[in-house]
Amino acid sequence: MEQTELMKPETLEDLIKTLHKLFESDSVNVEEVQSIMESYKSKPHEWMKYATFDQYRYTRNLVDEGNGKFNLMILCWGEGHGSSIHDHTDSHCFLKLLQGQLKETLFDWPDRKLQAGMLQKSQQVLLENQCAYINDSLGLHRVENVSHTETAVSLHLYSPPFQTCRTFDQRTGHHKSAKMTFWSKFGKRTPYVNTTI
Ligand SMILES: N[C@@H](CS(=O)O)C(=O)O
Ligand SMILES: [Fe+2]
Repeated sequence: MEQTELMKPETLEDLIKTLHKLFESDSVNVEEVQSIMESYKSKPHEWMKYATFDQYRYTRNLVDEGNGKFNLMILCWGEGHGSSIHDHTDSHCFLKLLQGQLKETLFDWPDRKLQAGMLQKSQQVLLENQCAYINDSLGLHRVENVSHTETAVSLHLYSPPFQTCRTFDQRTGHHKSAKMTFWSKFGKRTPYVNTTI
């Protein structure tokens, strides 16, 4: 695949410009996007305005709509907050740590016929500035801020953008559809109720 010469983004704004270039074409070079996202060194003052927390659940805060090609958002995780086991609706999902740490647990898709519980297949702790990647062919995941004393902030890129996903019950493997909404958009609190997964 053709590789464009790209400079290390110094600011979040630079990173967004670079991402716009990378997603101009219809094919996504996963390694390239991952390494560009990793090379941006998080500077809290650049993303602070998007980082709003809720007491009960992690929040999703839209940063950029990527010309319709991707959604870039900042997720804010309070102490002990985590997501359900979920898929990514056939999109690419990049997840970069801006602050703190997150534990990512991978699961295989449950077997419809077996109707059994879901076993975790691997686990990793993501550290500040690291960028992980997942899509439905790699499996499902759950993401958690296991810290009782530190919050965590992560930058997520989804391409193409999606508004619903499936969440899974670990014990039964059953799934349901979940609508995903934004706690804020472009730094402004959205008026409707937050539903995270
Ligand atoms: N995919 C989840 C966050 S995470 O647990 O990867 C979401 O967009 O809300
Ligand atoms: Fe996810």
